[in-house]
Amino acid sequence: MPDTEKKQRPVTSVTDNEALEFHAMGRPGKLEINATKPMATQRDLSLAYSPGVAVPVKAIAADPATAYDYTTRGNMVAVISNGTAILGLGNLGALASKPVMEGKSVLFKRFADVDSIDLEVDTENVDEFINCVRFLGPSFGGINLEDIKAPDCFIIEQRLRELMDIPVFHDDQHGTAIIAAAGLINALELTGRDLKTTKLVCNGAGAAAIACVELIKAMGFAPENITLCDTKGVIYQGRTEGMNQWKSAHAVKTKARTLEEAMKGADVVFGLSQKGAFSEKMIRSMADRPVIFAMANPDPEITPEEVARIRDDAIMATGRSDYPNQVNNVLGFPYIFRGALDVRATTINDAMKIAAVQALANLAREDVPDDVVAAYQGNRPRFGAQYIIPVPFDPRLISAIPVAVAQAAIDSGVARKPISDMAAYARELSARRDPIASTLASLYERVRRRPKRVVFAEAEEEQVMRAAMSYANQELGTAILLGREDLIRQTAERAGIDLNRPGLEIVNARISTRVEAYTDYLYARLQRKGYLHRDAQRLIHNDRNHFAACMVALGDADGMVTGITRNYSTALEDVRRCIDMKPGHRVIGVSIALCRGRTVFVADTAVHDMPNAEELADIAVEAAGFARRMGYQPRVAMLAYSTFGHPSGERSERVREAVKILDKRRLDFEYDGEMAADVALNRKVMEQYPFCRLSGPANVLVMPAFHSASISTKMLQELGGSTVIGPILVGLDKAVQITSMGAKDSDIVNMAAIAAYTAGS
Ligand SMILES: NC(=O)C1=CN([C@@H]2O[C@H](COP(=O)(O)OP(=O)(O)OC[C@H]3O[C@@H](n4cnc5c(N)ncnc54)[C@H](OP(=O)(O)O)[C@@H]3O)[C@@H](O)[C@H]2O)C=CC1
Ligand SMILES: CC(=O)C(=O)O
Ligand SMILES: [Mg+2]
Repeated sequence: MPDTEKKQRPVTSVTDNEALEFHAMGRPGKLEINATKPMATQRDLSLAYSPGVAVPVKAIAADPATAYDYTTRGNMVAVISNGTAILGLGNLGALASKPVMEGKSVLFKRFADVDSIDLEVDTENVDEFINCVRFLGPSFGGINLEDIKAPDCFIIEQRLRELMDIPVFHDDQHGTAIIAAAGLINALELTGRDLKTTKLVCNGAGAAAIACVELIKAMGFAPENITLCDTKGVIYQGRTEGMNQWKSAHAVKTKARTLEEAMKGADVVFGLSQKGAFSEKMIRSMADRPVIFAMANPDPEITPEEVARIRDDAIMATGRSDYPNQVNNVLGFPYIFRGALDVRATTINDAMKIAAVQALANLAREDVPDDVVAAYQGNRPRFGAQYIIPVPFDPRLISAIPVAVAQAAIDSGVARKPISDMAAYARELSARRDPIASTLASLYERVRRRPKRVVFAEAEEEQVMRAAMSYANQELGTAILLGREDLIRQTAERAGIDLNRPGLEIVNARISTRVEAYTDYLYARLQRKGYLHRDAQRLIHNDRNHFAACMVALGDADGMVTGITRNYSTALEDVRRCIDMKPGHRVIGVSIALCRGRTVFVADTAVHDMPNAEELADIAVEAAGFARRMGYQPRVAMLAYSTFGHPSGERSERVREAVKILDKRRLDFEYDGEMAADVALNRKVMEQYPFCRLSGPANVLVMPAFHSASISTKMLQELGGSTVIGPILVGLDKAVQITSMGAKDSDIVNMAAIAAYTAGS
């Protein structure tokens, strides 16, 4: 495969089954509502509901602006659709649009901490739709219209903007236009073109297309250089079929009648239409160094692979997250609303949109600072054909875009609550985002760049098989399925998995040619520990963990994942018989707990039952090193039930001793203790101890013993709604990860990716 084509291949793909299982697992759908106030006691109820609730009611009645102080309004956006243009899938109805709308809601939360709810309105009647939405104003700080077909969407948005005093923003129009315009500015710069003379064809003349064309004309694009096409072909002056006033406004004088004719010699083409609308012939006929934005979702008008087969001089972008250059409104709507909400803007006007375009375009040209390299596929992206627009996981977006939008709202007089200290606002915005998702994304990306062979030791189990397939699908490397071939094939059939796909390899321990080598290796390690040669042989023959660990030890695999069928400590013992500790290190388990936008590393959650002071100090060092490798500045709290000596007791003494041991080592990370968990995690409580050496709440928690580590992480998971990844084994000489028994396929693939990642470091 040519290099250019390889570069363009999607880096992840998911199967239909995976997508359905993802949506169905646990509580169906993608979001739920949580209370932000305690609801435990009679008093709580009296405050939250009657009689207490009457007080804010009266306050809001007297002064409506106080709704922003006493209700969710100021941070709450409605994502509203009638499902008449769901992505590029067409009119599939309000109910079918719900997964996309839930998706937009969670993206609001994930990327910009905007709370949002999806509302699917079951009517295609424009007036009914407008009437439904116009009365919802008091509930929300903003309205994000989504996937409503043209031309209805133009009328709906226009009327609602007039009727409502909060921002109404049709994302498919303006979100798309903002991102496409930012990408276009950069693509023109890279290909040495001038906005005023560039020739652009836009296929599609609906919501997204009309808005894109309007915005780039407002930015200086010559109207006569833009040719719009729809299902009937070119929109030329005088055309009558399939027209409306929005299309007519962009009709041009031209002899071209078909898309194919229009695209001859074009510099730029926008696809905002449907899968497969661009043929290879059309792409071949474009000017040198063409700019191709094939933005239809989920499948573009032409794929990057197809373009790469035809020519190697194109700048190519799609709407998908699995190719380079994702021109998708996800880069816009969360941040644009963030900025608009924070200044309580009455609308999102052109000045705010253009500010967002500039901020986005500039961000892609800036040097990427070290602390965000992690979000860019593990190495430093540089402004160029493969990088014309920031990636959605860029942690700078959250401060750059809302600041620009908020400033433009203030300058253009639509901000009801101007911000005076923009630098402080930018800092506050950065603090709203937790880096873990970008860290995990970058971890996956790094593995993709250096794919690894990971052995899945329990491949006869269905969820392991699914995880292995996902590992291969995501192009993380080769998944080696260890087990009896007949059983593996049966499991694969049951799970609907095609074992002939690239990236899957079956190894049957019983007939492997490596049995002898592994047996000799294991015997050499165990002969002075009471094992006979035949004991070693039996372990290799009969036990998958020993076989897999020997594969890794002797370099036949880069990493290993196990744990589904055997308890953690047994699996660890199996592995330790075959693999040593890294010299100078200690083997520990670190769990990553993701909890309400915060990430904490908890150690030791796997190995040391009741660590002594020396061991606790080592655990702190290992855990801090791991947190750093994951992109965090470690702040380590040595936890106990007491804080700085009170109340005293033997168990806390051990932790105090560990801190003294750490004091004697020359360490390059912050640590302190002993302290209770609330002191470690709550800035206000920590302030009661002004001598505490931590500069902020801890992000690495060293537990006094295994039981407290295990109990607290499991409680976080079960009661606190946290996602817990791990325990991740740290300190082994080879890359082995052990999942918990009964782990889900998604947990297993995370562990396999972590094994692959550590195999490379
Ligand atoms: N990457 C991104 O961020 C975004 C991408 N999009 C994508 O853009 C596309 C359009 O969405 P949207 O504008 O909301 O939908 P609309 O329904 O408003 O518009 C669709 C337009 O596409 C035209 N069209 C459909 N099929 C073809 C075809 N084969 N050739 C030429 N024109 C065609 C229609 O023509 P006619 O008028 O004749 O019916 C219509 O003008 C979708 O694929 C969507 O996923 C949308 C928003 C954001
Ligand atoms: C991305 C998006 O909003 C769409 O394709 O409709
Ligand atoms: Mg959309």
